[in-house]
Amino acid sequence: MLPEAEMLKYPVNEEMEEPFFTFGVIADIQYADIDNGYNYTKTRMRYYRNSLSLLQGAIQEWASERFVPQFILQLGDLIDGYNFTYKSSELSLKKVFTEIYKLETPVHHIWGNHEFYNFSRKQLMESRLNSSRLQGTLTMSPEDGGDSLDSFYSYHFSPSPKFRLLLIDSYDFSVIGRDPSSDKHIKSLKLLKQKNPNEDKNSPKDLSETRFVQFNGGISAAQLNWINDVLETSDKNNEKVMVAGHLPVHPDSTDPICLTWNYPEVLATLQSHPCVVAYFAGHDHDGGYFQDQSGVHHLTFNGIIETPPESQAFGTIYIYEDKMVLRGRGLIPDRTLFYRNSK
Ligand SMILES: Nc1ncnc2c1ncn2[C@@H]1O[C@H](COP(=O)(O)OP(=O)(O)O)[C@@H](O)[C@H]1O
Repeated sequence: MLPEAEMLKYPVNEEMEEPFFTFGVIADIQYADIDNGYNYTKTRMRYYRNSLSLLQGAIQEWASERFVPQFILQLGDLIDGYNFTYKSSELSLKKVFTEIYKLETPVHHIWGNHEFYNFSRKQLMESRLNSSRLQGTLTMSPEDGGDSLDSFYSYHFSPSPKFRLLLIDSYDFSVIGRDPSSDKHIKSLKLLKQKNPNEDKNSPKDLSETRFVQFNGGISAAQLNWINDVLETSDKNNEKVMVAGHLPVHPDSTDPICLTWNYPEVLATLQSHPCVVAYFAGHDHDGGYFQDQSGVHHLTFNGIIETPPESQAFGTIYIYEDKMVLRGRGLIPDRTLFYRNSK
């Protein structure tokens, strides 16, 4: 990170020089039409109804920015799992879509654990939450052609020459969201049982690796190979790539309970490609930030669901030749983030 004095040289305000493009980022809205309640550990309030108001506020601010965002990156958990219990999944999704699409800018959706509490992968693929149709190519695991029980939801696109956004599927290797008869479900369950002997697989009690809980997942070898191929091409083309997934991949950017199951492999892959400049995640509602030893910026966005009604938690990223500038709102701090190898 830059020393404080250096940071001040790059003010984050409306006077900023014109960027190549900007985009909005928001995480863990988890809307439900139910009263406020606590998280599992009873340490944080969840504002289920107010999350829609905070989303409305974010949309209004993005609409009034000098540079209207080219797209919005929605980092997953758009509606809460409680909607499934109350049979309100479709209705809540419709309400959230009504707000989010008022901006008339494309929204790129990541799938988090709460998407799988509400919908099957097939339903997600057929809904507007499948944003791969917007731009870029949806690529499924190569051996199955895209429509098998084991295919994953990952794609990439170039918002501006020399820049690329790569959305990855953190629940590719997972118990939730996978059909119990699928190969990936069977293998994930085996791994989860090995790593987590607790009866309740959502409980991290007494685990040495607390990330091995049911509400997390990992990246399959097929997806990792595909990611590797995409990044190799971007390296050759001198692109800057921002990668996004629901689950964080660096232990210093999050509470370790929220990490991707096989984060060491994913991290090593990202670090080995000089094109990768940043990784965006949600899931950990407290947020986090860390620049790793390779210079990759790890940004974990605070969750809207646990953001007090009088505050906010979203950001706008301004893309320049040598840096990204995060203009944060509410709980999200401003940051000037130089690309690795840019100085
Ligand atoms: N420490 C824990 N022990 C047991 N179950 C837990 C624990 N933390 C969360 N859970 C359960 O795991 C599921 C996902 O947790 P939740 O907090 O809703 O996820 P998120 O952080 O994505 O909102 C819920 O059913 C929740 O009750």
